[in-house]
Amino acid sequence: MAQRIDGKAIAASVIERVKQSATDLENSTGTRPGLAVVIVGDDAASHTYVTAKGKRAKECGFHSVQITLPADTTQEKLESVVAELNDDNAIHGILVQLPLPAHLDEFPVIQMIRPEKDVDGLSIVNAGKLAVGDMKTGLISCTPAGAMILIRSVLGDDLSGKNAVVIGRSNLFGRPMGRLLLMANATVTMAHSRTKDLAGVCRQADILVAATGRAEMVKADWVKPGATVIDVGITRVPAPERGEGKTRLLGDVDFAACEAVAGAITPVPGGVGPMTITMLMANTVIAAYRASGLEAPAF
Ligand SMILES: Nc1nc2c(c(=O)[nH]1)N[C@@H](CN(C=O)c1ccc(C(=O)N[C@@H](CCC(=O)O)C(=O)O)cc1)CN2
Repeated sequence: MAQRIDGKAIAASVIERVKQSATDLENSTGTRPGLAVVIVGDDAASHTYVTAKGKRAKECGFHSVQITLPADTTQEKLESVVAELNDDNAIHGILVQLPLPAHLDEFPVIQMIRPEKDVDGLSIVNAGKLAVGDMKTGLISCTPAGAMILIRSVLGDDLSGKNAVVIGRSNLFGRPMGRLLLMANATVTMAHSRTKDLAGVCRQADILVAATGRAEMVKADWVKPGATVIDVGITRVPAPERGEGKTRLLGDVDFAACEAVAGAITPVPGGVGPMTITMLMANTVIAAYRASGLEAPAF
């Protein structure tokens, strides 16, 4: 049976280091890390995540701001909110919760966030810095940064000689994940919906990272015995067995089947998910250190 990678416990230990770094910064410079989260519209899941981000930021001792805009907000209004936050010296990190309502174009909004405040690591500048391996001045997208910490907790820092397969090529996850694995010396294959013989490609992986958005797509015969399996999926499905109207979360990996084959595996919930908000806190503290002219801590 595979080792279950406990994302909650690992996230808790990173949060302790974030708290300590925030305290040290405030004691030495008087600067409190400031995080602003902008949410547009009424999507229930997005509101849950944004509330959790605000709560976590306060626990870490940050100055925390939430800006909630109505679903019919114009592109111009959203961009003017980001422009104001760019100029606010008390704010070191700006995040626009995704997805945005369909009438809004996320691309220009993300690009106008100052790169040094782009704690989601989604701007072209930060994606480019990661692409060329600049870890000193860039900010890395939170979910892949968190997934990398989970992988390191099992396999260590150097992934030389390991084959890694990432399924999914989104800017939010797949692409930065591939770059992080490459920087750790893994041999990386980026797989996606057009990949031929996806199951066969996955079976070559010592590290299999699934971000397909399709519940339980990865089956036991896709997994190389002993592989480290990282599940980034979260699909909410009805769970009438838990009571009327109840739901449960499924990952992109058929956990029950794959657990018997893998060497280590993340559960859903409680695997990669808790690392996302944790790494947002880490990026905010990093941004605040850099804004104060100090070398940022590593997480
Ligand atoms: N601007 C951004 N938008 C979105 C991001 C992001 O990183 N930046 N990621 C996701 C949503 N997300 C944070 O925003 C997020 C998703 C999941 C979790 C999490 O803790 N999941 C738990 C389960 C939680 C539950 O019960 O629903 C887990 O997997 O254990 C945190 C944050 C899309 N948008």
